[in-house]
Amino acid sequence: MIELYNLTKYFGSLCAVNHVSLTIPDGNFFGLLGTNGAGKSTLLKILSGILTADEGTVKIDGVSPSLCADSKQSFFCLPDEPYYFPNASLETMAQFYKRQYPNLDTDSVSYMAEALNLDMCFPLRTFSKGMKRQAFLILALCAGTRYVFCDEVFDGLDPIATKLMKNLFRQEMTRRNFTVLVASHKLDALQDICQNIGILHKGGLITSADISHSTADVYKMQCVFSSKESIEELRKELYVIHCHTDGYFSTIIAKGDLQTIQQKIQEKHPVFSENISLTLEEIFMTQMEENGYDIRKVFL
Ligand SMILES: Nc1ncnc2c1ncn2[C@@H]1O[C@H](COP(=O)(O)OP(=O)(O)OP(=O)(O)O)[C@@H](O)[C@H]1O
Repeated sequence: MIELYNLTKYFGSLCAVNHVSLTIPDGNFFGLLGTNGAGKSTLLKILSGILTADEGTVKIDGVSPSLCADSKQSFFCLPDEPYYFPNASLETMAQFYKRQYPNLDTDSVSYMAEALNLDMCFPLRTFSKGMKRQAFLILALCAGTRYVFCDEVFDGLDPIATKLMKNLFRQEMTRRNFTVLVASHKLDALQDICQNIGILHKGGLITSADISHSTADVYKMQCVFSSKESIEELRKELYVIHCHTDGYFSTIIAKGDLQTIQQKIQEKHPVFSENISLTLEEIFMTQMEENGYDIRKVFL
């Protein structure tokens, strides 16, 4: 388990991370979300020992990584722009990391590289941005560490590679006790893989939540009504968080129990109505609203 307590980091007078306390449960894909400059990368750098916090503590499995060199073997940190030697290939980087991470599974590296059509022997400098990202994600997955910290995990990956990579992460999480902490402002990329999120804004943690529980009483309904008044009436009768009409279709995100929401909609005799899943962006928006933030001022 990763525990951050009261973590604070200043750059001169700028408070990049402001008294952040957070617990990241084991076996989780945790999304650290926030706008540009929110403090996500700084927090990851403190966690991986690249930067030192001015205040607060980091504990990985109950141990502070700054006090115990061995605990650094429990995580693999993948920065926004990973470092590699000028002529290094995926194979030579795997050999290099094997010295730091003795459990690195070189057979799995070869297997995943083949699945993603990456040549193990080609210099990484000749790879495209997305191919480099794939190569380092493979190393992160195969390092055999309990934790992986990533800055912008699927950045630069095409839709097929993103899907494949997400499946590889899911497989690894099913196979062993594996926790992934990802810092990102691209909510759509983390859709369908995050179990927990933490939202940073101007260095402070606004909220952290288990997505499945936090949205238990928030529903998204897609409806078609024959009259525009129906929507206006529903706005008064339900706790509507968000409502948008596009042509015939109206999308309503409302808080409450599903039966009441559906019943109120049925009373307006809709042509069509359906309960659909919330996107991560909508979950984010809901969390922000619930914590008293105006989403338009924070994210748009
Ligand atoms: N080495 C540094 N020196 C001075 N200021 C820094 C340094 N690193 C980060 N900052 C500042 O700290 C704040 C947080 O930066 P950080 O890189 O952690 O944000 P972020 O949430 O990762 O943003 P992004 O999504 O754009 O990557 C920003 O205002 C940034 O300018």
